This record gives sequence, C-alpha cells and structure tokens, in this order.
Amino acid sequence: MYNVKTYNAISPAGIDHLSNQYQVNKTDDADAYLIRSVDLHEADFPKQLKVIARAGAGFNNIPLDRVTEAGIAAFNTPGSNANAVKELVIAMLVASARHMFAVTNFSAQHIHADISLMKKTDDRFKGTELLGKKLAVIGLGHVGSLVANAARELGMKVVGFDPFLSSDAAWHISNQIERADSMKAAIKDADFVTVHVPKTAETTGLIGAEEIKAMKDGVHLLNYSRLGIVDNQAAVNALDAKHVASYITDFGEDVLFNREDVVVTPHIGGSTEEAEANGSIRGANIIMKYLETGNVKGALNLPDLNVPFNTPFRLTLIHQNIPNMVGQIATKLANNDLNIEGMSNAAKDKIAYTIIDLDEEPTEDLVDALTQINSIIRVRVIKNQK
Ligand SMILES: NC(=O)C1=CN([C@@H]2O[C@H](COP(=O)(O)OP(=O)(O)OC[C@H]3O[C@@H](n4cnc5c(N)ncnc54)[C@H](O)[C@@H]3O)[C@@H](O)[C@H]2O)C=CC1
Ligand SMILES: O=C(O)C(=O)COP(=O)(O)O
Repeated sequence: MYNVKTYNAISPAGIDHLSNQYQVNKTDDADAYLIRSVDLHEADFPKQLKVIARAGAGFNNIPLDRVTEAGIAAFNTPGSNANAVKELVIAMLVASARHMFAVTNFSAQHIHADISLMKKTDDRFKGTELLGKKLAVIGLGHVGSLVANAARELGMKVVGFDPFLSSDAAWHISNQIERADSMKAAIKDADFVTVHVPKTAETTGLIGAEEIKAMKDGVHLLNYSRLGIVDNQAAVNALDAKHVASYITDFGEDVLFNREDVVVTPHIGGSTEEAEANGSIRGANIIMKYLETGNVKGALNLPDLNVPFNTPFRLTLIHQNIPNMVGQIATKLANNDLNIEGMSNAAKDKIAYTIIDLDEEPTEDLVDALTQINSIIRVRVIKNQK
C-alpha cells in the first residue's frame, strides 16, 4: 500500500483515479504528495517521500534544490489548466475594454434607479472593441499560445515574445501571430499586454518601471502568471500618471487595493472544475507511474528515463552526474552475485538517474552498500506488481 498526502483542494477526480493500492491522507509519512500551490519552501519532507506531483503549471512553490538533494522526484502538469487561464484572460480583455468592473460597481450602487437612462447623458462607460486592437503576449507556452490564438480569432493583432520557445510549443501557435525579437518590440505599440511566464529569478520584475514606460499611453496590463513578475508598485505609479489605463492581476498585494483602475482576482486563473480534474488526474498518473515503475517523463528535476518493466525487480538510483557512477554501481551488484538483466542511465544537469532490472530481489545489505557510495542520493527497490 502506498500513502499519498494531498495539500490544497485537490479535485476528487484525481483521488478516485488512484488504484486500490493507494490510501490518501491516512498518514503524514507519505510516499507521495499531490499538491497545488501550497508553499513548501519551509517544509520538512518525510524520509519516505519519493515524489511530489504539482497538479498545475507553476512550481515556484517547490524548493527544487532541497527536494532533489533529498532524492525526491518533482513533477508539474503544464497545460492541464491552460484553457481555464486563457478563458479568464480573454474575459478580462473584454472586461477592461468595456469598463466592466466600474459598470458593475455603478449598477450595484444604483440598484433602484433606471440606470439605462444615465448613458444618454454620460458616456463614461463607452468602451472600445478588441477587433483590430493589438495584444502583446509575453511567454508563448501552454497558456500564452492559447491566449494568442484566441485573441487572433477575436480579430486582434497579436504579437508574441518568447526567447526560449520550445519547438513543440511553436507548433501550437497560429502563423498569424507576429514574432517579436525583444520585449520592447513586443510591447511598444500594444493596446493590451499580458504576461504568461514562469516565476524564476530571471522573470521576477520582468515587467518593471522601464518596460511599463515603453508601453503606449492607455495600455491595459494583465498578470495571470505570478506575484512579482509585474512590479506592482511600478504599475500603480503608471496608473497614477494615467499612462496605464487598467491593471488586472490574479495576485493581490496591499498597494493594489481600493483602486477603480485595478482588478485583483484571487489566484483563480486555473480554478475551473475541468482544469482541477485534469491536473489531479495527471498528478495521480504521475505518482502511480513513478512509484510502481520508477519510469520518468517530464520531471522537473530528473531526466526522462522510460524502460519497459518486465523483470520481477528493479533498482532505481538517483545520483550525481559524475564519472564512474555506473561502474561503481555495477561492481556492487557483481560483488553480490546479482545478474543485471537491463541497465539504463540518463542525466539532466548535475543529476543522473539509473534503472537496473533484476530477476532476483536485491538484499538490504546491497541496498545499504549502494546507498553508502558517495554521490548516490537515493536507492529504491521496486517489486513488479504485474
Ligand atoms: N493564475 C493561475 O491560476 C495560473 C498561473 N499560471 C502561471 O503561468 C505560467 C505559465 O504557464 P504555462 O504557459 O502553462 O507554462 P509553460 O512552461 O508552458 O510556458 C511558459 C513560457 O514562458 C516562456 N518564458 C520563460 N521566460 C521568459 C521570458 N523571460 N520572456 C518571455 N518568455 C519566457 C517559456 O519559454 C515558455 O514558453 C506558470 O508558470 C504559472 O506561474 C499557470 C496556470 C494557472
Ligand atoms: O497552475 C498554476 O500555476 C496555478 O497558478 C494554479 O494554481 P492553483 O493550482 O489554482 O493553486
């Protein structure tokens, strides 16, 4: 039986997807965590924790260095909630162009009045259309590409900027999206700017005072990525100067509250029934695959290694990516008279991962001996359940 611990509201679809070999939230001493955006930076991890699956895209809540040092595999589920974010961003584009937040406030305050009369004397709620306006999309991954394509479908001119665009992501972008070579080129004449990049040291403050200054007067700015990617104080200064028309973000901060020109949604970009179910089912699949086979695809801190599991036992080893590791491991197995049926190895940056298939069960002494090799981080024995 494997133990899974969940954090945040995890869709029951993912919990129900786990096989009967799994029990959920019965103990803190879990083999796997299934999480959303809980901040794990200060968390201690139980010794037997082997995998963290983040149901969702952003993984800045996981202390990847510390998790890797503890031999814990970490995964996210990029794309599982991208459509949810896209739909909300499109809604916010329309809402900002049509002053929808000021309009609903006005209506709420004039509940008994014939409010349709006001528009005959007052044109403060006259909006603009998206058709023909220019949208700059910063970051063209799972979310950004969907936003760009949808805005194009609405008749907007769309320009994208993503210096690290993967070839896979490029396939999903309409050929009608203009490609900018720099952030400045993308934002300079955009009516709307929306940001869809992960939060990293490099993207913190990506949209600061200088970038906002380079935008055109009356721009609408959207941040559905993370707190800190847009410098909120710089955005407020530009709103005060009437340079930015509105700022719409999923990540609130004190400086943003009580302003008519700011809309803060409470981190709900990915909060739909469908997106939460997608993410939790993908998270459950990741956990089952990793715990039951050791195979890895798309981890944040381990290389891909997918080997059909056809022997009764398997050893998996997470270790430093340095010379002679595989030699040392093979020698320990030979010293224990264990025949290697199959062996595969892959590396990602400083970390390597080795899978060894065996007909016989490795002894505890062998596992101890392997664990004691300098630079081996974690050794696991997996019994084939099939
Ligand atoms: N508000 C919400 O509820 C949600 C927020 N997000 C946030 O959106 C982010 C993006 O999500 P996905 O599109 O699924 O991730 P993704 O990994 O598919 O795409 C991110 C893209 O950003 C690009 N990028 C990285 N640094 C860049 C830079 N300096 N300038 C321009 N582009 C850059 C990458 O090359 C990549 O194509 C997540 O990391 C998360 O923080 C994602 C889902 C829901
Ligand atoms: O997937 C993401 O990056 C999100 O921001 C969604 O976060 P959540 O799972 O709703 O806490």
